[in-house]
Amino acid sequence: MAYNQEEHDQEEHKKIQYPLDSTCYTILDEIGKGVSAIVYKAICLPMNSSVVAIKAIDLDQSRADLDNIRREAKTMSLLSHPNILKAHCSFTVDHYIWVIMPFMSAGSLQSIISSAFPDGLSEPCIAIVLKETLNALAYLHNQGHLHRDIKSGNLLIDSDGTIKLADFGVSASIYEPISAYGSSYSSSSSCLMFTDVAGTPYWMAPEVIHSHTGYSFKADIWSFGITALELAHGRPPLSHLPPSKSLFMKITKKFRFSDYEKTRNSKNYKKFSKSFKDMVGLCLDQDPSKRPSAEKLLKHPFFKCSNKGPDFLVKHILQGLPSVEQRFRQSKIQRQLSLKKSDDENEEDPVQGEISKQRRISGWNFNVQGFELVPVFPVEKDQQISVKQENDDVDETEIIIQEKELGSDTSTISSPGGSRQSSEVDGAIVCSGDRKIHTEIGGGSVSREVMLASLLFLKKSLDDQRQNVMNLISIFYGEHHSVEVSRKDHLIEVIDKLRNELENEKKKNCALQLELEFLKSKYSNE
Ligand SMILES: Nc1ncnc2c1ncn2[C@@H]1O[C@H](COP(=O)(O)OP(=O)(O)OP(=O)(O)O)[C@@H](O)[C@H]1O
Repeated sequence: MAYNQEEHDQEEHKKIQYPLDSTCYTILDEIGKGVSAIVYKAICLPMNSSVVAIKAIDLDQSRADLDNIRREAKTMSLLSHPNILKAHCSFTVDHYIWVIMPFMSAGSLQSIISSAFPDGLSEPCIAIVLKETLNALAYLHNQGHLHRDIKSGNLLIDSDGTIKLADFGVSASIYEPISAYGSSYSSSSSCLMFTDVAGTPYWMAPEVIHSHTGYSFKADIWSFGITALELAHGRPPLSHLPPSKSLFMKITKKFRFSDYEKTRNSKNYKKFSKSFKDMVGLCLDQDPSKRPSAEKLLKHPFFKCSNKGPDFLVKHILQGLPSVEQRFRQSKIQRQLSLKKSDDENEEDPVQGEISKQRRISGWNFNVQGFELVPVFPVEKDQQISVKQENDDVDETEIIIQEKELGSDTSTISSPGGSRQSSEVDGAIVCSGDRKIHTEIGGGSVSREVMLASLLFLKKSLDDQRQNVMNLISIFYGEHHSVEVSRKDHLIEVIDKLRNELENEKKKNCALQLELEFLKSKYSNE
């Protein structure tokens, strides 16, 4: 049946207003956990106890950025499409924002894959899921919106096989005033471009990571391509590497479908149709202008040949699948078990724990769960991951990511067979206990883009930490009324202090940039 926007809008209009009062809802179960929110299954008592999902966003957590939450609520309220999850309403409850949403009884595709299809879905199922997602994306882009976080964790599926795109926390509109994003987008000759880093690393387009030229709708198409691979293989490409390294590879090397296939070990090797590979290849073009639009992609043979509908998903994915709440419980137990296991390993070897405390930090990992940078300690033994790449005009290019013995921490990407792609990265950000930051150069030229990407993430982490400290100070200060200085004055004092600290950090970053420039020119002259 063809989709009629007008009919859909009328239906939406008729919808009843859900109560804006938390006592009208009874929470039944926890069904998911995101970066800054917990998702519950609940019933709405005045609505004949109809089942809803409640996303409770903790405002006390630093990353629960109120602007993003407002943006998510606003975006959702303005959009209306059968493949986009629209919230019923949202309101504050203590220090939480509750977003009341339709309950999508099978949860996200990510939660389904991780619990029941670790090696990915079959191609006909992928085609249906992706086609529905593209419908949502085409609509979204036509309305002037970028989603900016397309991944299987944000694709929800209902008991009848309906797919809906959710989570507009980092979405952006080209029609909103510039102030809505700080100064994070700019106007180029052809279209509006965003320049802030948003999304989840493995799914991020290269131009989002090193965004001096900015990015636009085609960044969503890249993430869509990565999502296609995630659905096909059970995880996104490069997820065997720490996220920071996956970023490095993306900005220093071209990535193609064939590269990903070669990294798979033969046991899990899956064959895919030519049209699927071609479709993914188009989405993953390094040049955003060469990627097709969502509308154009819908006409690709991979989607044109697919005549199956949501019923097919019910039969091949949902039948026999444990409920979303059961799956969440299982994954929680698994997480606890693996945490306990790593604790036990540390207890067995107390010396080891002590050593890692004293070891210096060799770099940073971008933690997807915590959305923050975490320090990396140099590895004890040689660790080598090789990814073979096929090249059009050069025989073969080998990328080696190598972490050497303690004390000689380097990340090297070399290409012995290919001169065309021979950029070499050989540097690490080192952070010692006294928070001094300096660069270590291990005999190669430094890629400015790699350093810039690291610095951008480092800056984000510092901003988050600053927010954290401010929250903590206000919490603790609130409990000590005996102190004479007024709360307001104290906060002003703290803000000034933090502002100074931030200025200092900025200066350090500038000094670091200068040092890099100097070393870069020095080594390139040599
Ligand atoms: N409306 C809903 N109906 C049913 N399950 C849902 C709903 N919304 C979210 N979930 C479940 O809760 C999980 C967490 O959702 P949430 O949007 O908070 O985080 P996420 O998208 O997985 O992570 P991130 O915070 O990185 O965006 C989802 O993976 C999904 O299984």
